[in-house]
Amino acid sequence: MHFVIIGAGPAGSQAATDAARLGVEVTLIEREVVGGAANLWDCVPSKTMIATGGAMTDVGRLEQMGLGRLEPTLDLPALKRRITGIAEHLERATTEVLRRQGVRLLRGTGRLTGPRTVLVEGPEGTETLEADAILLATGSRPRVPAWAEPDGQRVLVTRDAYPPPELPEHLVVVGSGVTGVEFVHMFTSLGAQVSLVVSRQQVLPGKDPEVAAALEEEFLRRGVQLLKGARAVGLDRDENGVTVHCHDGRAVRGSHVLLAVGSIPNSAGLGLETAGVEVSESGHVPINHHCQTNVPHIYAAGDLSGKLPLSSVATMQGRKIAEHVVMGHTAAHRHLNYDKAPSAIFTDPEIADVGLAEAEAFASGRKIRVTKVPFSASPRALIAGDTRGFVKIVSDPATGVILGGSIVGRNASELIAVLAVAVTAGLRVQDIVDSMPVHPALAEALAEAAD
Ligand SMILES: Cc1cc2nc3c(=O)[nH]c(=O)nc-3n(C[C@H](O)[C@H](O)[C@H](O)COP(=O)(O)OP(=O)(O)OC[C@H]3O[C@@H](n4cnc5c(N)ncnc54)[C@H](O)[C@@H]3O)c2cc1C
Ligand SMILES: NC(=O)c1ccc[n+]([C@@H]2O[C@H](COP(=O)([O-])OP(=O)(O)OC[C@H]3O[C@@H](n4cnc5c(N)ncnc54)[C@H](O)[C@@H]3O)[C@@H](O)[C@H]2O)c1
Repeated sequence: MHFVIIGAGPAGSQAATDAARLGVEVTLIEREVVGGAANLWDCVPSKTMIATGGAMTDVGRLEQMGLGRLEPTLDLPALKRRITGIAEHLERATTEVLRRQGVRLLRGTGRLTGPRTVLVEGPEGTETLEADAILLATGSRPRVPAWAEPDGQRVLVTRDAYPPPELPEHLVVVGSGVTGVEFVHMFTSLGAQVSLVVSRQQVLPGKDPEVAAALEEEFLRRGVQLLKGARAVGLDRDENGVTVHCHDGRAVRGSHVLLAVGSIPNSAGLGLETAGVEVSESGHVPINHHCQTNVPHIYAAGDLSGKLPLSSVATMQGRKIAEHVVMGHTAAHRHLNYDKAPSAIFTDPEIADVGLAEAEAFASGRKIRVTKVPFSASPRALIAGDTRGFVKIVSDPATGVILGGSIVGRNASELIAVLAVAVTAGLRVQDIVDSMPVHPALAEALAEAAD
């Protein structure tokens, strides 16, 4: 059995490693970076920049911790080296894992030339591979609207901004999804003035309104200008800056603009038509619950599959596909419930959620019990000098089973793991109370909310 995978991001690398470990011959094709372009050129660098901004914020809190003042200065070349160094380290680590499992890694661009053939064009020439099973895991790239021409200097897509050539004096961020709000946080904490073009009436459309309101309040406290209900439709660039024009005549001027208007799947040029693989209007490749496309031996995963675009989900899909390719129906079915995947937004305060949201339950008329505990009374939050935020748990009033929850505050991205386990395993609120969290720890607020 020969399993050919196009794209070595979280989805492709995990599928390759697991399938090879299960004894199959695997060839993995990657054109840019082993570990994934969206993952190592967006996800990880954005979190790295946020960590540096977080360190600057912590320095600003020194006096409150009983220490003298410090005035940190940003060293852009050092930050660049740190970001590149982390991505290179992770690329080497992933390559080494693949090598140890005996995966054949081919550098180049892959495309289907038929239902069971893949053509690879790379630095070493071209090669045609015959495959018994194929995984398409080509990821996505930043969407560039027709009215903008990124130049890597003043008009930036996310991948130009880790960090940009100079720290913007005033950054205009277009788009207030997860990426947009993380960039607002990143650049305000590094000292830039920021304006945010918000197409709806709240940042993070689709998220719990109370959570979005907490973030907006923090942005306003930092002096961020929010242009609500504004859709960017054009921009003018001159020597000194950029003006972004909105559909309702409003305009906002800054020294730089960052486009955070979503991603597009890498499906063009993949030869899908030659194999009869269906593709949606948005360019995603639809899959069933086994991650198979309409052609059963061709699978798709990660951002290309149009499911929840998260590295964690892509990795899980890769694992599931490897088992299905190698063991078919003999493997225990690994059910992937996208509604139960936790996610986090790395702003300050952090935001994390899992499972059923309060607003969602009310909209569907489902009876729920909601308990909320602020961190203001948490001894650990007081010790850390940061009492912002809260824990909210959504449970079934009849059984006490935990259906979901959200956390706003320090380390929310770590704390959510407790609720994620509860939601996945069908635990009850009493189970959290009985787990006796460490004292003093932020997790005590989880037990209190559950109590
Ligand atoms: C700004 C930003 C921040 C994010 N932050 C987070 C986060 O904090 N947490 C989280 O879980 N997710 C985050 N994500 C989402 C996450 O990065 C993606 O969901 C994840 O990387 C998708 O994995 P993938 O394997 O589908 O794609 P990718 O990681 O993009 O990997 C696909 C690979 O396929 C290669 N490829 C494409 N076409 C071909 C071809 N024809 N031949 C050969 N190779 C090809 C590409 O070069 C790429 O390396 C973030 C995304 C963005 C944009
Ligand atoms: N921390 C994380 O886990 C993390 C971070 C970043 C991205 N991601 C993943 O990437 C996915 C995509 O997030 P995203 O924020 O990049 O894209 P998105 O599509 O979720 O958000 C883009 C936003 O831009 C707005 N927009 C589009 N055109 C606009 C215009 N002309 N003017 C003003 N606003 C405009 C849209 O209305 C939307 O709200 C997320 O769902 C998430 O899965 C995850």
